[in-house]
Amino acid sequence: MSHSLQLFAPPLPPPLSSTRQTPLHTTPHLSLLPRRSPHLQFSLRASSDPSVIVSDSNGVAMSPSSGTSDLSSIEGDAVTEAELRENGFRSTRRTKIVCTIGPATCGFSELEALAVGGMNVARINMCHGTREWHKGVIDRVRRLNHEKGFAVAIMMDTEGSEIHMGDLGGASSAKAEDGEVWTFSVRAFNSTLPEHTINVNYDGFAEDVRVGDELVVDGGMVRFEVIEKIGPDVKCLCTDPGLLLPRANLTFWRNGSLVRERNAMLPTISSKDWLDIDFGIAEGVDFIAISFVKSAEVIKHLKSYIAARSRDSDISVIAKIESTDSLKNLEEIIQASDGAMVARGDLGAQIPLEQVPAAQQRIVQLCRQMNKPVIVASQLLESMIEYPTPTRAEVADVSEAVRQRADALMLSGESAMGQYPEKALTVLRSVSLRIEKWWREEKRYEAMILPSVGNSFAEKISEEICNSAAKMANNLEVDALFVYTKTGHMASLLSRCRPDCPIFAFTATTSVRRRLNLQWGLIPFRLSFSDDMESNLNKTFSLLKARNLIKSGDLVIAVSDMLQSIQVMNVP
Ligand SMILES: Nc1ncnc2c1ncn2[C@@H]1O[C@H](COP(=O)(O)OP(=O)(O)OP(=O)(O)O)[C@@H](O)[C@H]1O
Ligand SMILES: CC(=O)C(=O)O
Ligand SMILES: [K+]
Ligand SMILES: [Mg+2]
Repeated sequence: MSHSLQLFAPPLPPPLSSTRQTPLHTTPHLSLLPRRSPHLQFSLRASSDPSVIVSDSNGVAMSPSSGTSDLSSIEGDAVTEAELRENGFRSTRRTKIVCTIGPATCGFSELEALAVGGMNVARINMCHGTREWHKGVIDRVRRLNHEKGFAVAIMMDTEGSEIHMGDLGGASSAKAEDGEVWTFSVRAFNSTLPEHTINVNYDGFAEDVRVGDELVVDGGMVRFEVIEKIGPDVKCLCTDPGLLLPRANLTFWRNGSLVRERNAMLPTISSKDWLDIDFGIAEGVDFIAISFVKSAEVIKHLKSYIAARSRDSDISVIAKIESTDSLKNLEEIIQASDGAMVARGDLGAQIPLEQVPAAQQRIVQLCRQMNKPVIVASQLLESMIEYPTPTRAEVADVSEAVRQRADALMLSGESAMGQYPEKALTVLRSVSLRIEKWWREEKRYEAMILPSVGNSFAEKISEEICNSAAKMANNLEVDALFVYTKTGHMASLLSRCRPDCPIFAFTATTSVRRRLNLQWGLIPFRLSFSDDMESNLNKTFSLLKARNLIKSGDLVIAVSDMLQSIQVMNVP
């Protein structure tokens, strides 16, 4: 059975043979459609359709009739496929998971355990470790994808030029006790650090601080008061004891306000960051996340740099919202970016903590309205760095981010250096699944007005098609939405609607497929397809049926960016 709603360019197609097809005739200036055969009704052919081009695992096109490779010519994610087979469409996880990779998880088997546990994106933080170390991680993730059928994407996060402490002379931490006097210095120490001494990376530090300022480590983990300045050394009295970690972030406060002197003029992208970005481009990472973004300009600058450097310019730029400036310029920053991260760690050091939840909600909503993926990050399961179970409050925090329907949740220290990375991942996965199911079943999601984001008329039509298809999918309770998309844009438009059913996104390029992995509800597959939707659908059905991912009778709605149509059909 196939029902099809099509927006056709004039001249109108001849009547279709199937009475169940009802082309929607639209205004004559609608000329989006390359004129195609109007035969869209459905029939599954036994033989493979030669108009569908498939490719081998290296992306080399080959004939679909070349033996059994045909049935393996669709590439999906091994973990999602297993989930689909086990639980059916409806209960696949919609919220994506980003894991920061550090010493606890950088080995091949640890990375594999995270991939099996549902990691969609691996994040490497250039604040820590060497480029060689990060290259090792990238190579292992790529090998994992290649050998084991995962589609884990890689996100590189820049250091940015915030003020932070040095390396603690190799120690993993240092304890600052109440009443102790510590020296914060911009001096370069050749040998070991003197006792109770901390290096600061910002040359202007000793000049900018004043006696009486409050020095806050990592957003409040430890606090000091500046008591004396001696040349490059700043003597500070510990007022709130705690653990100092290597390269911890530093802010200083005067009369209750964050001090923004020359440090506010630090470049968002430092010279070291540019080298890291070159490294990321050369390694072909999927996302570059920019720390401490202040304005849209820097994002535009980086995007044009990437476009000039990388052949396909297919690296997405994620703006990290973690400063007062980024909140001030939020809309234009998100508009310029390919996605955003609510980086609550540093954000909570720059605005009062009680303002962080409202900021999170605003950023998540705005991103969805502007059709940009959004990640909620930091301290989601902080206690699991040390303990095998989360606190109830942490579970409530994760639930809230899922309820807000953020695209993705992120683990930081929990997966980078914690004792229970896999357990933390399991908590994110199971809480996401449970909350998604609960809210879906109770239909508790508040509707969101989705403003038009398209610039051209053709883009606006794509948007309307996706909005309508998602609505139909909910009303008809279909099993899955299918989208055939070259750039991934149409898939993201469907994801933005947060429909009740999962979205199978078919795309021809491996990099687009990996990037779609960050977006809510998308199950990306790599499949080379033609402009002929009928043969695409035939092909997809037979490939997915052969892999037990769908079965006859499942109800599916399909859209594509080649053909402006919505088709409703049962899998034959
Ligand atoms: N590549 C790494 N090598 C060593 N330790 C790491 C690495 N990546 C992360 N870590 C550890 O995990 C912790 C949490 O990681 P996370 O990426 O959140 O860093 P962060 O220092 O808090 O900075 P950011 O604000 O950029 O997130 C770090 O403080 C560090 O101790
Ligand atoms: C993730 C990050 O950079 C932060 O929370 O500060
Ligand atoms: K960073
Ligand atoms: Mg940060």
